[in-house]
Amino acid sequence: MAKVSIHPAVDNGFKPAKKDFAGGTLTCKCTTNPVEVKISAQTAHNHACGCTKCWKPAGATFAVIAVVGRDKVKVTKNENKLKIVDPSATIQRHACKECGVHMFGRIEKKEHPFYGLDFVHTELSKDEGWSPPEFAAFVSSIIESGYKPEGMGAVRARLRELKLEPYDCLSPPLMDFIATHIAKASGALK
Ligand SMILES: N[C@@H](CCC(=O)N[C@@H](CS)C(=O)NCC(=O)O)C(=O)O
Ligand SMILES: [Zn+2]
Ligand SMILES: [Zn+2]
Repeated sequence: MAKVSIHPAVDNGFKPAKKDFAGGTLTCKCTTNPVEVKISAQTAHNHACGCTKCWKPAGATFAVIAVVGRDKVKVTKNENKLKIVDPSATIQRHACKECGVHMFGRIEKKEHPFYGLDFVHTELSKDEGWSPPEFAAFVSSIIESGYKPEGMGAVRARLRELKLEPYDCLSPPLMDFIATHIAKASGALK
């Protein structure tokens, strides 16, 4: 049986983060006038995401996505080519109108637990040293894109082999972080 493919940037393993790595440049897939975004920090919480909303390269089963402070993200070229994919979504994904690549996702709701963090795909950068993926989120959601449910056992086994523990939502530390934020806002937790 053919090996389960997760994403071209993880299928053959991935390199560890470079010490003191301080960011790089993301470029969309347009061959002329590509959109360029400069990230001036190392990313965190890089992970595979199986949801239907995150951008992935053609043929990939999962997206690979990390977070970085929104003040560290600057569009430096061809900003006019960006448009928000779904303005009603929590994460406003700024995509290139021509090639469709999502250059960054931003949360504008100040009360959201992840407010202040942008979502970025570091595979769009030639720079080496970015934080590697740590887990897999929204794994069951790949079925919503048409993945055969009977293949899920093999997908989860492959993710574990790659040391990307599969979760059907986010990882426990991130779920706890969200719940803590909500409980503090409601007063349930003091
Ligand atoms: N099962 C849904 C899950 C979508 C979802 O909740 N995605 C997560 C991970 S990216 C999220 O935080 N979405 C917020 C948003 O898209 O604005 C799908 O695949 O479409
Ligand atoms: Zn483009
Ligand atoms: Zn996602």
